[in-house]
Amino acid sequence: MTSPAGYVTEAFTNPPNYNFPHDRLETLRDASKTPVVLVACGSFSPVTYLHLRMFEMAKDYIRHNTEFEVVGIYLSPVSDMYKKPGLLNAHHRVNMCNLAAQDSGGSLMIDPWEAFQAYQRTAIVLDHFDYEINTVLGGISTQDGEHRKVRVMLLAGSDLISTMSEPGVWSYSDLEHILGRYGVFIIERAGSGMDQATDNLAKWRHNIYMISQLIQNDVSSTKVRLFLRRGLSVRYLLPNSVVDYIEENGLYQDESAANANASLSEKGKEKEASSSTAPLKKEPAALSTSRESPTCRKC
Ligand SMILES: Nc1ncnc2c1ncn2[C@@H]1O[C@H](COP(=O)(O)OP(=O)(O)OP(=O)(O)O)[C@@H](O)[C@H]1O
Ligand SMILES: NC(=O)c1ccc[n+]([C@@H]2O[C@H](COP(=O)(O)O)[C@@H](O)[C@H]2O)c1
Repeated sequence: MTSPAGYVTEAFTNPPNYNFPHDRLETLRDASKTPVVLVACGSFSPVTYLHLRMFEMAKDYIRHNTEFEVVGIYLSPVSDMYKKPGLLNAHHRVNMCNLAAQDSGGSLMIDPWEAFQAYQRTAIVLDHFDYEINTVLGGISTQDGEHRKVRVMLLAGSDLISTMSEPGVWSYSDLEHILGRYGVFIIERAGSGMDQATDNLAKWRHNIYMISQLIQNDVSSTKVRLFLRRGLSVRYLLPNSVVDYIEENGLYQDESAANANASLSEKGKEKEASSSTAPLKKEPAALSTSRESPTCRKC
């Protein structure tokens, strides 16, 4: 069921004292273009330079290959109730994202909306952005002061998109909503092929833009956490202010016994002793219309 505005929820729930960040939304410079806001959803535990680089890659691609103009970029850290291994509490994850945004000195904004409440499916998160930007703010301005509706689009790595073909992780109606109504820019990620990621999503091909990584870089939060637990340096993999924050707060020193025994696979992902035999848990609650927490697909 959708709301009158075509959203997948009837009403949005805001965390206490929540204000939508919009101070870095930009004016549309070229009135012939369609304004677009990019939203990257994820754990960001911790945020790395690769998360920040995704936006640079997407902006270059968009400028050279499309009729869009980027007027806003957001990180949307997931709720603690996503319960993924290594998911530090939202307070620290949001703080680190804010430090990274300050450090970058650019237009990146951090939206804590999903972080500080019950788990919200990605389809609802995109609806929230659409509602805040197009309904509450009335869109963005052109240089002539005219108001324009903004197109909200998802920005994701190819590993995330490949899960869209895994049975049980995303509902068909959510995919229809995310890929049909909004659309996605996909950043190539080592170990997760682009074609393989989108083979089953052909129906929405017109709204799926694939961006190759011209400089291969497979930094992941998992690797960073593993380095930290082993007492290895993570400087220059993430902004200095985030490294300092991790040190000052003693973060990622100890995780569960399973995680402590982790080793790096060739894809740079953590393999836990128990996970090789554990069945892949789907995400039943995330697919329901309730606000219960899902079971993370990587658990
Ligand atoms: N090296 C990378 N190349 C391309 N996309 C990336 C890269 N690192 C993260 N992403 C993308 O960033 C988004 C947020 O990812 P997430 O926070 O889960 O990071 P992660 O590094 O994959 O975390 P973890 O290692 O804990 O699974 C996802 O869409 C993911 O695909
Ligand atoms: N059904 C869904 O809406 C759904 C399924 C899987 C992941 N996700 C989102 O993808 C993001 C990244 O997930 P991972 O950190 O597990 O790669 C998270 O923001 C999560 O909420 C959404």
